[in-house]
Amino acid sequence: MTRMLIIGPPGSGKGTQAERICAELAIVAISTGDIFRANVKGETPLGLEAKQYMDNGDFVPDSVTNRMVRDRLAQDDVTDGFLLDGYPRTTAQVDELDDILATAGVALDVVVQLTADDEELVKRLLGRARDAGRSDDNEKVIRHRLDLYREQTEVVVARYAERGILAKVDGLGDIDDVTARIMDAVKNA
Ligand SMILES: Nc1ncnc2c1ncn2[C@@H]1O[C@H](COP(=O)(O)OP(=O)(O)O)[C@@H](O)[C@H]1O
Ligand SMILES: [Mg+2]
Repeated sequence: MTRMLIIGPPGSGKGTQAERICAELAIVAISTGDIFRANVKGETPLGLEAKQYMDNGDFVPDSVTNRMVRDRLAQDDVTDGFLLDGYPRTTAQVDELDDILATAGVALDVVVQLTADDEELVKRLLGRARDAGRSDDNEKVIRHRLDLYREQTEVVVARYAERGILAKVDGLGDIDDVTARIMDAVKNA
């Protein structure tokens, strides 16, 4: 049973690694970005609200994101563990998650921070823009998302470091190697 977060700048490989780690640990992956994208595609009210922010590389407002995560974490499949990818990204979201987990009487086991330098991140994201055509993967929006990560999400990482549950993992190099590094971090948590 593992309850964990994966945090890192856009392009650091969170989604790729989340899928692999969840398969290994038999826990559910919850990606706020994926949930938002599915809602945009389905043209739901949530998707219609989120789209403008996502296309500009801005965060969807905390009130909207927090409600969505609260609802998702109330479902039955999270009782055997979960990995959150892309949440929390702001300190208000940290507070919300603390409240959700405290109410459920559970705690996080480990927070993995995936690191990579900006040059590599921009290269990967521009590659993804060419291949997959995600509407938020163009250079201007990419730079903005990196800035937001530095401005808002690095303090989130610091909060978990203070609690002694942060594991910093190098996200550069072979995908299998990165997965092995994360698995080590989880085992040693
Ligand atoms: N926790 C969150 N708070 C606010 N907005 C979010 C959150 N998670 C995802 N989003 C929205 O979805 C977009 C894409 O998220 P995501 O797929 O996680 O990006 P990446 O993995 O490239 O960092 C973000 O730029 C933002 O607009
Ligand atoms: Mg992602």
